[in-house]
Amino acid sequence: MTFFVQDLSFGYGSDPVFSGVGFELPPGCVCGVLGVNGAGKSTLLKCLIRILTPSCGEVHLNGRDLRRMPRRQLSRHVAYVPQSSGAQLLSVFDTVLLGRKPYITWAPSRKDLAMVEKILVTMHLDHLALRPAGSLSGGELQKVTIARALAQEPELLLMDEPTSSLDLKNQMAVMDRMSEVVASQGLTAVVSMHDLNLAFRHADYFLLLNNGTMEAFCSRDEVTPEMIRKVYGLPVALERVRGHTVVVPLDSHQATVAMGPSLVKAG
Ligand SMILES: Nc1ncnc2c1ncn2[C@@H]1O[C@H](COP(=O)(O)OP(=O)(O)OP(=O)(O)O)[C@@H](O)[C@H]1O
Repeated sequence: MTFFVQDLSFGYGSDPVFSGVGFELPPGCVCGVLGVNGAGKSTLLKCLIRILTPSCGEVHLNGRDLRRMPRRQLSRHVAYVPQSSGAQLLSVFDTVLLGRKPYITWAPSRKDLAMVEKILVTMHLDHLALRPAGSLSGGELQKVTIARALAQEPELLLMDEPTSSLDLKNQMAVMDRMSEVVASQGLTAVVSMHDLNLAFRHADYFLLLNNGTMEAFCSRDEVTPEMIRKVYGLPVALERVRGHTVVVPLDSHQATVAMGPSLVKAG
């Protein structure tokens, strides 16, 4: 049972964004999608959830072809957390309840309501339950959007920079919660990220986009400073601090010492 993507390509009109993207993920793991601004991270996630239609490629989840799945069924299997949510008129409770929509035929069941309550409590959002979602801070709203995705009980969770508006404590809380859910429910998460340290902490696999191609797809342990330098155009060292890998950008002198003059020049 896996999430399997093969030879995916997409362009806006005649402008290609990426081509030849392919990877395979087992259940119970998190894949961080990384790359510079404009590399195509959001576009890739939108292709996976069919907001955008790739020009070619295969997308299969646990043996099912996601490109041909009816929309309602798709939303039972895949949840998507966009980079920003539009105007929010509903209460926080009702916004999270929307995540149950693919399962509700007429009115929400007791199970639906209980699940929303539980998620609000575990995400520390219960005190905001009756507030209009539109009146929340950016970070609070981001947590509500993630709570709605979890209420969907997906097999595949796609998140576009889910911690971009969150303070340090909430970044850790949200990513820890995501890791817990991914591990305990055996789902697969594909998460676009800018924070490399957060990625090293929470992603089992890295997908690095660079200049319209997939620079690398590998496990966290296989990521090298050279891969990061190629993608971000910046020499880095990977250090271990208290059991975690930390990315340290190098100045030109440190880079020369670490990599030798020819590699630094090659930039
Ligand atoms: N609707 C659109 N029409 C045309 N081009 C677009 C559209 N949306 C995005 N692009 C372009 O596609 C490329 C990839 O954009 P995308 O938003 O996927 O990048 P990203 O890696 O998520 O960037 P960021 O890290 O800044 O969020 C960029 O060059 C962007 O300008």
